Amino acid sequence: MMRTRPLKVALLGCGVVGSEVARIMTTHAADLAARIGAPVELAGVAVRRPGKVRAGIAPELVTTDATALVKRGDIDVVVEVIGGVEPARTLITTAFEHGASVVSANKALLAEDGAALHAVAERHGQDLYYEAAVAGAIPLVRPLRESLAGDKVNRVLGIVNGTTNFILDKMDTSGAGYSEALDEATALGYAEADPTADVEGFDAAAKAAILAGIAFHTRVRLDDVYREGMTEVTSADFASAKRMGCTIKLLAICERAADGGSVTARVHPAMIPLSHPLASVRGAYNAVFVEAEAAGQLMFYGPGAGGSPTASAVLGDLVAVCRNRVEGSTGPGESAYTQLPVSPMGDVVTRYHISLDVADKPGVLAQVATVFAEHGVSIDTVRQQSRQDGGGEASLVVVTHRAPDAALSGTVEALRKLDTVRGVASIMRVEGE
Ligand SMILES: NC(=O)C1=CN([C@@H]2O[C@H](COP(=O)(O)OP(=O)(O)OC[C@H]3O[C@@H](n4cnc5c(N)ncnc54)[C@H](OP(=O)(O)O)[C@@H]3O)[C@@H](O)[C@H]2O)C=CC1
Ligand SMILES: N[C@@H](CC=O)C(=O)O
Repeated sequence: MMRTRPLKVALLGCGVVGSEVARIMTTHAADLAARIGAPVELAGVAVRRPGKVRAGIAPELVTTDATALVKRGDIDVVVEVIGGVEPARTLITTAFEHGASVVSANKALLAEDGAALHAVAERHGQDLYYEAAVAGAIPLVRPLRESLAGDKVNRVLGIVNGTTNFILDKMDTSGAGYSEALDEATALGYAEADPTADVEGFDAAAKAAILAGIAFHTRVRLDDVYREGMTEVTSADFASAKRMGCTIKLLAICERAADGGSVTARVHPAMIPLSHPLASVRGAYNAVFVEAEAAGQLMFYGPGAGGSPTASAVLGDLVAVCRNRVEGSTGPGESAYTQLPVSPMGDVVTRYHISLDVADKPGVLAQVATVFAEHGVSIDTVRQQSRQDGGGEASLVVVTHRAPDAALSGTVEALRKLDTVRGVASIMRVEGE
């Protein structure tokens, strides 16, 4: 039976995502009410610039006082789509204290302070849902938290940042420049308010921390995630990748150690074979592989950024939280977490593609090979090409077998000290084989 008192929603932020949340709440009001068992009403919208024209939003709902809005006492659910750590953290905490549940898309905050926020929510008997924080429209948080709660997830591997995938895809397929592609991604609403978060890998690292935490039932914070951005990827790297039958993607990889006693989480650009399903993930799409003991391999795929796809995930959470409210319950809280240690990047074992500028003279190849051998890094293939500019230099590309990252770092450090090695042009991990 439909209850008549509407559930009141406070929307914090009305930008790329928030404006779409408001639009869908209005246009799909009847459907949402039917699914929830009660009407939902937009009770207030907090923004920074009150004078901005916002289509479909009654001006009297708009306020710059987000704190007063979450403290009103009649708000059932706060939807936080402001972004950033503060004031979002304080506003969410205040919302719980004043009897509201929260839906958030804020991965930066959840990766930094998710555990503390969950504790406050539970203390006040409220829900905290955040499906939109990872991989846009793709249902991933709930499948990991709920559907796979009885299985043992060992690995999560994927493309979780739409902006960087859009840029890398453009660089690969149309030869577009980095800045031009970033401007386009920003105009399309994919990039963060500060796109450094995307291109330097902070956004993907925050998502990796969230994914590793829920997949392995442990606490992983942003600082635990090894991170490299994609700003140094060049057209020469793409050309090298092509020669190997690969492309380049910014990957998030979370793994449970074989003995189950620790986990790793990392974000970096990597070469992956063109035959791998992640290689054909185009534009701002995301895709995530989950490997679980009983389920085997699962793949989640879909739009990873943009107002409308992200709003879909927010609305899904809003319906779930409102249903809980109508039933007088809360959703599943945090499962009992163990604290598994997070191993350093040096322990990660993978393959590497190293591109060196070397002197083109006898014995250089042997010297380089000796350095690899001394560090216990086994070479798979070597390709040398003399430069045609008469400078007596050659380009040497070494692809290794699997080796610990620490051994590779030691190798590169030693290579840099060789007189015959003029420079290390690039180091790229090779994944997904
Ligand atoms: N864009 C995307 O594709 C995705 C975004 N997200 C996440 O969703 C959240 C929102 O992103 P997005 O919509 O792109 O961001 P925008 O920058 O487009 O929107 C931010 C909104 O928050 C408002 N705002 C900022 N600071 C305050 C404040 N102190 N008080 C009140 N309002 C404030 C802004 O007001 P005003 O309009 O006046 O400037 C704006 O309406 C972020 O956490 C982001 O990481 C998650 C998945 C995908
Ligand atoms: N900036 C993010 C938005 C979604 O999380 C991205 O590009 O993926």
